[in-house]
Amino acid sequence: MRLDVVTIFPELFAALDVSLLGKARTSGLLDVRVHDLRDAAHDRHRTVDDTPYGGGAGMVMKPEPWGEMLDGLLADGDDPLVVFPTPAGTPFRQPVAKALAVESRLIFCCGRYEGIDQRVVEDTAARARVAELSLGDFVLNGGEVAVLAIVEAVGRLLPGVIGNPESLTEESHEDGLLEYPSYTKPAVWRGREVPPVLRSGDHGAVARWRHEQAVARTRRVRPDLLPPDGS
Ligand SMILES: Nc1ncccc1[N+](=O)[O-]
Repeated sequence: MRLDVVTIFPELFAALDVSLLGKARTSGLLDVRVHDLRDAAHDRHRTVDDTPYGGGAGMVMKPEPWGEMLDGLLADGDDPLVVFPTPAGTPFRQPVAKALAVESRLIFCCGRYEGIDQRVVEDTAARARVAELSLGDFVLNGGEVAVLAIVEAVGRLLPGVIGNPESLTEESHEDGLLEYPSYTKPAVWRGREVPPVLRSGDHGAVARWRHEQAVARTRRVRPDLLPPDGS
């Protein structure tokens, strides 16, 4: 998968060089290219934002640098999905991560919280598939941290990135439930014993216990995830 990231803070994406995603890059599973938006801002100060029409606080990102940058990125003739992280977007959840993981190319456009001139989204949507995605109802100063989260959530789903694909199936939100509690050695720690069923060797009993724990945790922490009949 090819990932293009457009940002005014390219140094923030050095984080993608470490851990699993770093290995995915060196093994060629992920081709990550970070582009500095200021390379498409040609005035003396490489200006990328300006005051908002209609007044108000903060700055809005100018359309021209984005237009030039995206013209270049979209010229390759393939069919990338262009992602704009924004608090005003569709909630980014595990099903969306899975959908993005089957794309051959993603282009991430990191804007400031005050936003990118809306005409950039419209101009891009006229020639490419666009997704405006939100990580949640909170406010970041820009899209970069959101893109790091999305890239990690998507990248780890790519075949070969995670050592044991089994571990992808036993996770929170994978089966619509929060994941069951996990334990490892020692069997007793500060007087707290690992639930005996987990040391029984009875795989059926372990599976039942884990499902019961997942349903109980979901009911306690995220009842909104449970189907109406609470099964
Ligand atoms: N929450 C956000 N705040 C600013 C930019 C992007 C955001 N998001 O969730 O994708």
